[in-house]
Amino acid sequence: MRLGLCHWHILEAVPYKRLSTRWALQTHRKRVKQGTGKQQGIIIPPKTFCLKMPVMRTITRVAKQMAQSPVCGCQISVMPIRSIGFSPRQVPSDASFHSVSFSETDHPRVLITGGLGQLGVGLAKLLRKRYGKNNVILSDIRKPPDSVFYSGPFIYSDILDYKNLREIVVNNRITWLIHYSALLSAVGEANVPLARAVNITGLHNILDIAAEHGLRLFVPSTIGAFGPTSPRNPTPDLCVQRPRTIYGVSKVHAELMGEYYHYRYGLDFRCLRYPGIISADSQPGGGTTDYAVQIFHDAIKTGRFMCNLKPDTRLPMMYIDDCLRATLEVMEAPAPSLTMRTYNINAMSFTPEELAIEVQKHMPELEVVYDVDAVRQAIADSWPMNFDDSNARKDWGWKHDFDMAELVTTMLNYLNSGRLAIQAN
Ligand SMILES: NC(=O)C1=CN([C@@H]2O[C@H](COP(=O)(O)OP(=O)(O)OC[C@H]3O[C@@H](n4cnc5c(N)ncnc54)[C@H](O)[C@@H]3O)[C@@H](O)[C@H]2O)C=CC1
Ligand SMILES: CC(=O)[C@H](N)C(=O)O
Repeated sequence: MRLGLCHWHILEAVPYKRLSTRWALQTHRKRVKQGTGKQQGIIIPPKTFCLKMPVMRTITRVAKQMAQSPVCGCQISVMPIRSIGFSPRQVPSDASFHSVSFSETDHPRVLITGGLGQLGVGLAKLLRKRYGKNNVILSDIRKPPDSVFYSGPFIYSDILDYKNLREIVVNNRITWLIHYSALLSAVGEANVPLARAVNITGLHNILDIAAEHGLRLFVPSTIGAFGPTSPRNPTPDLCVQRPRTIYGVSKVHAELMGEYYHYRYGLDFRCLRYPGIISADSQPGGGTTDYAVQIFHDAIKTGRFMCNLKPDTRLPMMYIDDCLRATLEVMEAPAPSLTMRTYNINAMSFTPEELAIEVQKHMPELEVVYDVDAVRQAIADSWPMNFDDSNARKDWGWKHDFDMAELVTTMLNYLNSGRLAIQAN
């Protein structure tokens, strides 16, 4: 009965509360118990909302079956939120947008939240190349620099503002949502209430909107979703997850909620646990792995780097190009190839000392000193040292391109060429 006409597919043609599906389900259960479902419920089969005659006949037939059947004993209840005609906080003026239909072969219409951080601009560039400039909208609560503003659509969006978010999704006919907004590990510990609001309350808005509008949803998780009681070397996809940061707790919550919405409501939720990401043309947003970006900037600017983690702190890392390509690949992966909805991905694993030695192969004069930050060190000591990403490699062909040597060469070439260009002007 997974996608069949299970009688849990009941929806009410009355205004919805925010969690309309849960409410509809509870109401339905109550009515099935009371034997009143036949008269008052409207059954909507999956992927069906245009009320053509054959559909109406199906609805009538299922309504009859439902009224005859005992209290639901289905094993899997996939409630197709995408079939909901009334979304939780819908205002009447929105109604016409919901009838816009898409061909499956169209390019996706993508919205990236939190798009002005370390990863969003690069992802927008990659996706625009593939799907067309105007099909990818970057959003954030910050003001974009000119280079971003003039390179493609940008829109203000605060993920804590549910109505605004929904309006953007509806008015722009969004089909894929890439949810990048978050407070990272170190800044999260510095402001727990804000991290809780953005990373947890914000995620609830995203999940509801994605489910109501039938979006494919990507939410990144992190090595930070594991904790000191997880196996650390290597860390498999499925193991104990008891992180000790609000960032990690919020990411485990996101993984579980996304998967719950997938199995419960049919949401096309996809999630990768990223390692620390290293990029040359964007700055990290306040994480524990930031040192691995800063070392390159300082090496080139001053020839001296002060590292805030101990020299032997081993963490999984990845060059940004690999991270963004992995994101695109998992979003495009055919659903049957995904045996899981949350995958570890990895490329390399190193310590500050090993990274410094690799950089010094190119810049022997680089001086590295250690001034350990207790908060960041405690976080790093609780995170995986190595990530087991064999399931991603097996299921959808994940393969990294950059190892540590290539990463260092690429970063130094990029930053050096930028410096030479500035000097030339
Ligand atoms: N960069 C990394 O090393 C890793 C990143 N990730 C995840 O990838 C995603 C993107 O990461 P980064 O770009 O590095 O993060 P970042 O910290 O650089 O950027 C996050 C963005 O979210 C925005 N934001 C904050 N509050 C918001 C709100 N209320 N509404 C809308 N936007 C808001 C910020 O303005 C910022 O531009 C995050 O979810 C992060 O947890 C996961 C693992 C590693
Ligand atoms: C690994 C991450 O999630 C991020 N870079 C952080 O250090 O918080």
